[in-house]
Amino acid sequence: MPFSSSAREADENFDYLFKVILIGDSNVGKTCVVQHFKSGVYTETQQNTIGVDFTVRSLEIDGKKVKMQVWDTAGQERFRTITQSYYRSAHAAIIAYDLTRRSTFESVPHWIHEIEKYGAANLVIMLIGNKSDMWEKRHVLFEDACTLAEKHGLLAVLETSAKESKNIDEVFMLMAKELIARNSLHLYGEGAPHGFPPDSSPVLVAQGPREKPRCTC
Ligand SMILES: Nc1nc2c(ncn2[C@@H]2O[C@H](COP(=O)(O)OP(=O)(O)OP(=O)(O)O)[C@@H](O)[C@H]2O)c(=O)[nH]1
Repeated sequence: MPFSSSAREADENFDYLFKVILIGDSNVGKTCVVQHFKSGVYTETQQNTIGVDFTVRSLEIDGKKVKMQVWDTAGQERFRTITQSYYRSAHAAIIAYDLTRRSTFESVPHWIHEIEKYGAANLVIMLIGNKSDMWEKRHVLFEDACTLAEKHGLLAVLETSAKESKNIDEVFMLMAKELIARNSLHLYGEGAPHGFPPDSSPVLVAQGPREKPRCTC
């Protein structure tokens, strides 16, 4: 699937536009993560998402303006048909689980299967374990998440907390950098003027502080 780049939408200029779908079981904190990404604010009480919500935020990466369109999907089963229809045009998917509820982690293979079934073949997938502020109620080891991510060839795993502002921007920055790298290589192959040199590394992953666990697969 070709990515949109050097595109123009309304009166806003940007170098890249990436569509990212956020999926996972109900109540894992998807909406809080997206809201925090958008506004830097955490709101305790959230209604369950109905269908799909849409959020946009622009990032500045290496002098390029990167527009991230994030589709926050409903985790509830009854909205599955609606949410599935959004997979096809996404460039990337973030699967969220709640690290205090094991069942939400056990659902991750199901969500990967959904992506394989309904998404584009080259979708970039990242895993996030949300609610890391509730570490004393943890029911999913970070190592288990890394093993799962490695098994399925996911880009990375990050533990996040929308409540305590942990790793939220990092998730989207990491994803954006990966998408830029892949997109640039793709464009270079087509002779686009601002593609990276062919020998540049496609994945840029800086190691974060110890209290913000992440693994890259
Ligand atoms: N402790 C803690 N609670 C969180 C965090 N993120 C979300 N929550 C809480 O978890 C509950 C569910 O959050 P939502 O963001 O609505 O969950 P969701 O995954 O979007 O749920 P659906 O819309 O049903 O798919 C809410 O009560 C939030 O306040 C977090 O990082 N830490």
